[in-house]
Amino acid sequence: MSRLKLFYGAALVDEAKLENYEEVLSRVSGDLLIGASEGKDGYGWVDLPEKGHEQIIKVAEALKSFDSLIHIGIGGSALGNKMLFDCLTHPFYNELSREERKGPRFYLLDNSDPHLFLSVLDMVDLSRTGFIVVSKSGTTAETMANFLALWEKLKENKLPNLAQRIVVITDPNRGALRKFANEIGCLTLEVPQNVGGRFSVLSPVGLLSAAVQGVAIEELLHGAKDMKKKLFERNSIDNNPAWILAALSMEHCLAGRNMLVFMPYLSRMNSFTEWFAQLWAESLGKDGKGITPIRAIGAIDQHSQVQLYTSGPNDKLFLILTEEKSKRNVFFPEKLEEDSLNSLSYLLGKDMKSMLNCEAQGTLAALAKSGKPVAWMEMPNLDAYHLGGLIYFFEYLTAITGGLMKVNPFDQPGVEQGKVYTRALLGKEGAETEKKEAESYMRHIRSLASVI
Ligand SMILES: O=P(O)(O)OC[C@H]1O[C@](O)(CO)[C@@H](O)[C@@H]1O
Repeated sequence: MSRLKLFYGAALVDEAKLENYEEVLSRVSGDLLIGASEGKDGYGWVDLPEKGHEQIIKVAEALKSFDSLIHIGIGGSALGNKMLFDCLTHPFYNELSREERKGPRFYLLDNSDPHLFLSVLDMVDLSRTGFIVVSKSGTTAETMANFLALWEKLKENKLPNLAQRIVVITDPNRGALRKFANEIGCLTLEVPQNVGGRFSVLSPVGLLSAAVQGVAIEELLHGAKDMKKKLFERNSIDNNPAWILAALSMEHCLAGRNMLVFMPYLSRMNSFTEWFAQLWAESLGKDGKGITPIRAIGAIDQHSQVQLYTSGPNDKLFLILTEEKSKRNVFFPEKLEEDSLNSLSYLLGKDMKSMLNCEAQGTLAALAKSGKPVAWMEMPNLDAYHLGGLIYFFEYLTAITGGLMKVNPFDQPGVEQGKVYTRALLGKEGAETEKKEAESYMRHIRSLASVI
């Protein structure tokens, strides 16, 4: 069973205040199930753990024989892929031998940056490379730009059977990518229509590249399914940690702490914090409201940001996450022969995992001592099963926090505006008014200058 523990004794909120949220949380949580059963836009992620993954496994098999795999996407069409890759494969995966790796080398084109594009091309033999192109809308400029440039390269290289090298994941009915896939007859998978990009990691969007890398995607889904069951069954603030965290976030936000520092003590979770940042920011930041996600990794940021966190303004809520047991651990010697190292005797007989968890406790204690609110989470270990549970937990937490904040957690009008301006500036037909508007803002910013 997926098990996550939340401790909130140092979160500096009156328990009675948290209980006030129970009624609305119960309604908001129930609405998620109703929305999903009615197929409402944005609610489809709720049922993703129960969707079959056989088709994904089949398509993954077709990609496994390539030497390299390039995944093209951005935002929700790439951050989850990076997160699964970093959490569940070897940190130096691409450098392992083919026998040690379970799939092709993996490269991500998640920005329209020519340096990144050309550097990835430097690393692969195009004739032995497979491609996954993901865009729910099939219109995102960055993704389409990478795709277009790559497609041209493939044609330039006169490679045979182009359609067999590429898999498209997009909306079932709309967008340029769907039309393109139909035209060339390549393999496709669907982004379910009522699942938004940032909630799509447990759909083909996130699962295909993971399956190619040999990740046990059935375990991810199993963990998510078990977590889902518990989250929707536990209808009281006392026994549902997601409800507590949502209420804590809301209470601190109302008290002016509208920033959430999420600090896992695991290097492998760096990309998880990036994935979470999109989920939290894009879902909750609207109508003048929002809680800014701040990414931190322990113990690295202990030596970078914690000075600010303990001694700076009291304007943040902290969430520390630790893993109880690590599959791999390093043990320090019992005794030392070198007198010069005597000052390190506190490490003797210990192991690196307990040391890391002591560091997390040290940060908690320092924050608590300086009067900052901290919540503490523990997960058993970062394997596919528990990661699936954790992903579902944070998706659910985000959705119910949106409910508490009275915002729609499933749209992103602010991002759409930027996309519209970008396309207009690039000369899209019919977007002349938007082009003028964007240009006038640029003129305005350039009206005052300082150059060195
Ligand atoms: O999958 P698409 O449609 O290319 O969108 C990519 C990303 O762009 C956004 O719409 C805005 O950045 C995100 O919500 C989404 O994850």
